[in-house]
Amino acid sequence: MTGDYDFSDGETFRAALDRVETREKGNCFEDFAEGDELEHEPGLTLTRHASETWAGQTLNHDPAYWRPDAARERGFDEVPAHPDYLTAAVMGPTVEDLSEKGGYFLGRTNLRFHEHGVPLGTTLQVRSTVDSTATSSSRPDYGIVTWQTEGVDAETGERLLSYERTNMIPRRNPPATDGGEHESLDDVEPDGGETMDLGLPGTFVEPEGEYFEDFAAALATTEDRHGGDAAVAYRHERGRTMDAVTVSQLPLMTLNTAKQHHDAAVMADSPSGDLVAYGDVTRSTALGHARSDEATWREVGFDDERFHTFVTPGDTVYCFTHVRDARDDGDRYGTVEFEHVAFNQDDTPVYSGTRTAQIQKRSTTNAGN
Ligand SMILES: CC(C)(COP(=O)(O)OP(=O)(O)OC[C@H]1O[C@@H](n2cnc3c(N)ncnc32)[C@H](O)[C@@H]1OP(=O)(O)O)[C@@H](O)C(=O)NCCC(=O)NCCSC(=O)C[C@H](O)C(=O)O
Repeated sequence: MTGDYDFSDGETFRAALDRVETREKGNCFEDFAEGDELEHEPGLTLTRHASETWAGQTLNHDPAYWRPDAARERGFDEVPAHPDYLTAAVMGPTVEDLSEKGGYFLGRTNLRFHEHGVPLGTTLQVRSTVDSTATSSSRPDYGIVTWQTEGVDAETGERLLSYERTNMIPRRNPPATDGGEHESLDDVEPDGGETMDLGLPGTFVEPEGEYFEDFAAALATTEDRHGGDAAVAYRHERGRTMDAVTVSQLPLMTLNTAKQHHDAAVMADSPSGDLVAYGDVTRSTALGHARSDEATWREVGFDDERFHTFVTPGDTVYCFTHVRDARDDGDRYGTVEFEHVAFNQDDTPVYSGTRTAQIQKRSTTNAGN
């Protein structure tokens, strides 16, 4: 006879819960082997609602991503998906297969937009290849896995976005350790920040405006007036405090099921002690602050992205920008290479990465008339 149990009785229920197996989600480090190819089944259709919610909540308030006239002015045939939403929409469907087990997103590089202006309504097909796997020498409970991921237009097969991502992934059977310093992430205090004043230049220069010419002129000043002992670097005023929308809603809207962002009970017993903001939300928020001080034309790509420490609900994300290079290579825009550092209310860096973007020229906009 089966079924004669009272699972609504607390004691009976807890005893049963202790004995049943958990039907697990996600993969452990041992499940990945170099060269494995994974097709991320769900795919995702880019929606106006999600794109606007992502852009609105991360302070990426660029009307080219919601107003048809502003989109046309930017050279798009129709309103496209916001590039940060597109990035998260390519990563979201990978999470169940790659990182749902609770692996921390360590970094990403070689992120490239192959098509500019991906229309809303496009259905993405997403696939990854395991690039490398290694056990972590400092944390034996974890492995480090790098994947190559690409998002393509499911209808045309056109490649839209690709990148290389690295996560720390829990091992199913960690070796017995000698109780060393970093046995598990649980032993680690969040990074307290670094002293960043060593080797700094004598002067920091700020661009006078938001156009390509302003960035190029500021870089020229570092040579002409300061003999090279200067850098173009500044902080942006805006901040954004992480709340339920940014921490949980935005990742879930892109199918990102990593428990760090929505399972507070599990996370209470983790190194952060709390939910953790999705890396792409932290980064996009900082980029929103940076873009509010520039006349962005298009995004080209990102490299050397690193997530240094956790961002938890209540933390505020700010941004610091260092301008590294400016090339006059277009009629309406020039290409600028930025280094952005997202930091929290304690001035601790939480993300850093380089970004290549096309920045509008004053001479070809109304502002120049
Ligand atoms: C995770 C951390 C606590 C690690 O701290 P720390 O020990 O200080 O870091 P290390 O720099 O020593 O790195 C540990 C090992 O990892 C390797 N590593 C680090 N970065 C890379 C990289 N980009 N590429 C390759 N390998 C990398 C180091 O070489 C070390 O290796 P080993 O010596 O063999 O052990 C800390 O970094 C931290 O707290 N980071 C923040 C993480 C975070 O908050 N990420 C964003 C939120 S989580 C998320 O978004 C999940 C997402 O949804 C998803 O699904 O991926």
